[in-house]
Amino acid sequence: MISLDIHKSLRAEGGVMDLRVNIYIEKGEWVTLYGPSGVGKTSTLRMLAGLMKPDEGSISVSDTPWFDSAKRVNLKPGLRNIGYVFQDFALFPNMTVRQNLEYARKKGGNGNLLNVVLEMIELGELQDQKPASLSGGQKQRVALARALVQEPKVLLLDEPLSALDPAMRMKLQEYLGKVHREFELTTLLVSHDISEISRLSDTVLVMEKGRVVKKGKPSEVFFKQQLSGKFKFTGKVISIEKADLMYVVHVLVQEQAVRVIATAEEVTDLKPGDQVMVASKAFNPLLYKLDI
Ligand SMILES: Nc1ncnc2c1ncn2[C@@H]1O[C@H](COP(=O)(O)OP(=O)(O)OP(=O)(O)O)[C@@H](O)[C@H]1O
Repeated sequence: MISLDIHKSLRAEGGVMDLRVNIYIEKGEWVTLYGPSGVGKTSTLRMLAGLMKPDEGSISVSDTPWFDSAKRVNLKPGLRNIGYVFQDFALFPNMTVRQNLEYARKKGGNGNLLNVVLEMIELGELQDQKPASLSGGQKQRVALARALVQEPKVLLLDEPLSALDPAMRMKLQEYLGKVHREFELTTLLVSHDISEISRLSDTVLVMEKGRVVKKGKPSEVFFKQQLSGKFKFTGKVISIEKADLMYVVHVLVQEQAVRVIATAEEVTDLKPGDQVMVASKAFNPLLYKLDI
């Protein structure tokens, strides 16, 4: 579906950074770019969207060339059929939610889509409000709706949830997963949040200094290496429950039940009574003296 092979010299802090990215994304796949700040994740998204021009290379989507330096093809952003959501939502302040969406809507597109989107992202009750009266999470839902009413084939998400509190992030992740599936989108996310990435992505690409240095399923990329983590304990599975896209596994460690979020893949072959190892690197331990 998306075939991208690009090169660009970027002006990085320590001098020039050569961005060389060659990726292929299947139709309907959710791919996430992960890596430290400044390695070229946003630049990759911007070049796919047509907001930044590669020095050389090619980008094609569903066999349509969007960019080809050799053939001098460079499709304008408006013709690329992309929905782009980033952290700094810029909604028109003088328009209501509905007017913002009407304005962005694909002209001549599906007339009923706006109402479908409003319902799917539960924005119906907010449609007559102006952005100033909305919370951060609500604004970000409008930004997502605005991307969807453009009827994109490809959804680009650049840390769209990073300014939100954890509960709101979880809720918005649910909406993102839902629209990805129901609109049969191909989605490229930039995120630093391992639990978010594990929850939503099929594939994660780890970037360093302008290159993709690792590729795999989130469980392969993050968790296998984390078995050497700071915390490891063994326990017995008490229960496995499905929760939205993920599973909640309760593990009995000594007398305490520990709740672990797991992917469908991780719970295959797992049943109550099984012995498991739980390992984590991603939290800071707290220390309390016990009066015994
Ligand atoms: N138009 C441009 N021309 C040249 N260099 C640029 C341009 N835009 C960004 N850069 C540089 O490219 C480097 C990579 O930036 P980019 O935003 O792609 O990184 P990132 O991996 O998304 O980082 P973060 O996680 O902090 O968003 C930065 O050093 C930046 O200054």
